[in-house]
Amino acid sequence: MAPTASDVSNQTTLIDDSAYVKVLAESSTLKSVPSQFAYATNDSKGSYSDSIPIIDFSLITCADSEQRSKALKDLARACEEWGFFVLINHGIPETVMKNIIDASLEFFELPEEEKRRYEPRSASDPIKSGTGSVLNVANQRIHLWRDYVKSYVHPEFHSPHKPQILREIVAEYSERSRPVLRSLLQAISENLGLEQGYIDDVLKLDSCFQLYAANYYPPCPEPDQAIGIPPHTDHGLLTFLIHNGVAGLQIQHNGKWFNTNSPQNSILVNTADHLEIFSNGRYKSVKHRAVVNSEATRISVVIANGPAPDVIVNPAAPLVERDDGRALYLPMKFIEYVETMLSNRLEGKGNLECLKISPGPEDQ
Ligand SMILES: O=C(O)CCC(=O)C(=O)O
Ligand SMILES: [Fe+2]
Repeated sequence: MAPTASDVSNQTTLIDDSAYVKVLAESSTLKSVPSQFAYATNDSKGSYSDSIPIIDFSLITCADSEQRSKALKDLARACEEWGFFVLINHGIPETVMKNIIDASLEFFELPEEEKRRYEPRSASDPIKSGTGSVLNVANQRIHLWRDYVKSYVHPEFHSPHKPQILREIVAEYSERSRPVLRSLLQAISENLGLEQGYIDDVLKLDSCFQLYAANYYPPCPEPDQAIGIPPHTDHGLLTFLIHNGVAGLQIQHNGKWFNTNSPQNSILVNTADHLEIFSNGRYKSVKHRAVVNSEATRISVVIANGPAPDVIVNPAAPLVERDDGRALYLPMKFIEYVETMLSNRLEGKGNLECLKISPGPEDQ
């Protein structure tokens, strides 16, 4: 639902616009959400479903063709019906996943002046940190209940200099996640009826773009009156998300919000905007959001995986041909898409909407 500016008359606390939410949440006097954060969600509890797909990565890459083809079918169904799945047996060591969560937490615990070195000045800054805000449909600025750090990690590697361990572990995690990404996209290529290496070749995955982002959501005194990240879709092909065991990610499915719970060591994967564009709309970029809670700090670590930065992404030619020559999305250079999205956070309407080609009168 659209955010509503709540009644400010009983929430008169105003805060410095650039204050870290961590600092604010740690002030013991805070009993309610300051008015800049007011974002009422009456459905923030979310529903549960035991049918959220679980995909076993080891079966996608296994030699047994029967098992593999069943795993590919499950993957196709997950992409078509949910745009979301829980990936297990992916081969990335548990210590690497734990260490990246811990090192990300260490970043947020650095002194403020260290974090402020990465305050965003331009969309193309390769390292950014801060807290965030969005414009709601009524053009009001809503502050988000989360601090973040983001950096471009592939094909060029950037990372905050401190803590030193963060640099090392982000490099390792992104390196280990690339073969997983490419194998999943080979399977997705086959599922779309394309050659196994089609997505890899056309979108130049040797130089695939990867962005590391860590989100820090401190406990919130009124979780229904604030939001960590409002509903949005991600740029790129597939997003990989892990967290510190505190729930908060919800995905939209058949018009309802579902909580995602995940077994330890799994990766939550969602289909993103450029898979929707490339598949000419066969796979949808799934809407998701991060809700907050009053009990525990939540940390999520995201790797957004896209094509090479300089690729102009179009719907795949063979799929357009199968759709009677009708491309449903306009082309756009991938890195331009990312940077307009990072600089222009509008609630509810993203770049993807702007690239959709509406059917001509003869098609209606
Ligand atoms: O923290 C989460 O669960 C969601 C993060 C997210 O959607 C994002 O960083 O794009
Ligand atoms: Fe996201």
